[in-house]
Amino acid sequence: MSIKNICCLGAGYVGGPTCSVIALKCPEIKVTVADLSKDRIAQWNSEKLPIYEPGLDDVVRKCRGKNLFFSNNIEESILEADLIFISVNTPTKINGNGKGRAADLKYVEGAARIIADVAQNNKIVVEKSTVPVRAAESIANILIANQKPGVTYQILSNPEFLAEGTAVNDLLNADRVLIGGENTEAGREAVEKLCSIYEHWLPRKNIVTMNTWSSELSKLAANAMLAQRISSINSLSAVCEATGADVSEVARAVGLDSRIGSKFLQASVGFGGSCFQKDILNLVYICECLNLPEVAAYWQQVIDMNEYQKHRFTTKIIESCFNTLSGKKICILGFAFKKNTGDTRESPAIHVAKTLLDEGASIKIYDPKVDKEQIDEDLTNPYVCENPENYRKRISIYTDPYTASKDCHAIVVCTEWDEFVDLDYKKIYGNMMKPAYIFDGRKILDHQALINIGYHVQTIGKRL
Ligand SMILES: NC(=O)C1=CN([C@@H]2O[C@H](COP(=O)(O)OP(=O)(O)OC[C@H]3O[C@@H](n4cnc5c(N)ncnc54)[C@H](O)[C@@H]3O)[C@@H](O)[C@H]2O)C=CC1
Ligand SMILES: O=C(O)[C@H]1O[C@H](OP(=O)(O)OP(=O)(O)OC[C@H]2O[C@@H](n3ccc(=O)[nH]c3=O)[C@H](O)[C@@H]2O)[C@H](O)[C@@H](O)[C@@H]1O
Repeated sequence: MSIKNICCLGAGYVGGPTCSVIALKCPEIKVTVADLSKDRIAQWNSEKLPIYEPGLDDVVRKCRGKNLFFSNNIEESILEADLIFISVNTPTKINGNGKGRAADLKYVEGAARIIADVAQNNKIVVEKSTVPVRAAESIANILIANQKPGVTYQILSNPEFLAEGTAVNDLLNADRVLIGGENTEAGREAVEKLCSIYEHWLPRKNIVTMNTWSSELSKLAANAMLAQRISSINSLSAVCEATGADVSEVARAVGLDSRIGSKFLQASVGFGGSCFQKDILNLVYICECLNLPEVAAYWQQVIDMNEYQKHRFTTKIIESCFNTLSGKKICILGFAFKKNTGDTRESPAIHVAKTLLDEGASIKIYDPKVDKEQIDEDLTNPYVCENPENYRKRISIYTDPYTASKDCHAIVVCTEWDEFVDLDYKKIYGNMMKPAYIFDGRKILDHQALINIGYHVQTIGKRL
C-alpha cells in the first residue's frame, strides 16, 4: 500500500518547507505538520509565515487547507499517519554530559515517546533531524520498549540538505535525497515507500539508498566538509591581507580546478547558521567518544578557524577606529546569518555587535528581514549578556539603512543582502561623521568607488 497520510513533528525551518513541497508535489497525500508551539502553528496558518523563505508563501498558499495542514493536535496527526517525519530541533547540549558539544536529543526522544504512546497501527518513522550516528537505534529502542500488540515500526534516516534562503529551490531540485534503512524485507519495503514520495518530482538516480548509519554520518560529513571549505578560504584570507594577494582571485584560481570546484569559497566574516557549528561540535564529540582524538582535533580546527576569523574582523574595526569605540556610533548592515533569510541563529553579526558594545560603542542596526524583537533577544538575553540594560540603551534598530547610518563613525556590513550593493553611498557619506569608515565583512561592495567618495575601506582577504 502506498503512503496516503504523512505527519511531520516539528514545524520549523526544515519541517515547514519540506512538507509544503511534498504537499505541492503529491496532491493525493494528506500532509500535516504538527508542533508543540501554538504560536508557530498560528503563524503557519496566517498570512505571515513564521519563516522568510523565497517562494515558500506561494507553495503554502496553493496547498494549505487542501492537502497541507498545520496543527497543534499532535496525537491526531500521528494516529492518522502512515509515515511520520521527525523534524524537531537537535541543539547542542547546554549542560550535563557532553555540554557544549554533544547534540541534545531530548526533542527527538520526546517525539519518539509521543509516537509510541499514540500509534495504533504500523508506522514508518523517518528521522529527518540531524542526529549523531546510531540515533535511529535509540528511537527504535523507545518505540519497541513501548510497542502495542499488532503495531510495528520501521525507522529510516532521511537527512535534509536544504540551505536557508534557497530552501524551496533546494527541495525542488535536490542534488540528492538520502535514505538509510534496514537491509531486511520490511526495511527495504519502507525505503521504497519513502522513495516513491520523492519520485513524484525527482529522478530515481538522485535518490540514494544506503545503510542507516552511513546515512546519518553522511549528513554530519556533508556539513563538516562544507564548513571546512569556508574555514580553509578564510584562513587564506588572513594570508592575503598580510601579503597583498587578493582572496577572491585566489578562490577563483583554485576553484577553476574541476576537482576542487568553485562553490563555497567565498571568504567572509565567518560562517553562521544553526547547523554548521552544532553539527561539527557533535562530530568532534562523537570522535572523542570513539577514542579518535586526532580526528576530533582535525574537525575542531574548522570551528576554531571560524572563531579566529570573526575575532580578526572585529579587531580590525577597533584598531582602525584609533583603538577606541567608546562613545562612537557604528552602523551594522545585516543581522541575518546570510541573505534571503530572517534567521539569526549563530549569525556572525551577533559576535560583531557584542564586541562593539563591549568596546563602548553605540550600535545602529538595519536588516531587511530580521524583526526588532529577535535582535533584542539575541543581544540582551540573560544567557549571553550579564547587564542587558547597559547594552539595551546603546542598541537601536532601524527600518532603513539611511537613517541607521546617519551620524555614524563607521558602517559594518555583516550580511550580503543584495540591496546593500546598490545603496547611495555618496548620500550616506554626507550624513556620517568623518573620517567615515566602511568594513565590508562580505566583500560585496565596490571598494574603489567607496574610496573615491572619501571612505576609509577595509574588507576581508584584500589590502586596500
Ligand atoms: N535549519 C536548517 O536549514 C536545517 C536544519 N536541519 C536539521 O533539522 C532539524 C530541525 O531544524 P529546524 O527546522 O531549523 O529547527 P526549528 O527549531 O526551526 O524547528 C523545530 C521545531 O520542532 C518543534 N518540536 C520540538 N519537539 C517537538 C515534538 N515532540 N513534537 C512536535 N514538535 C516539536 C519545536 O517547537 C520547533 O518548532 C535539526 O536537527 C537541524 O539540525 C537540517 C537541514 C537544514
Ligand atoms: O544542515 C543544515 O542546516 C544546512 O546547513 C547549510 O545551510 P545553511 O546553514 O542554511 O546556509 P549556507 O548557505 O550553508 O551558509 C552557512 C554560512 O556559511 C556562510 N558562507 C557560505 C558559503 C561561503 O562560500 N562562504 C560563507 O561564508 C554563509 O554566509 C552562512 O553564514 C548547508 O549548506 C545545508 O546543505 C545544510 O542542510
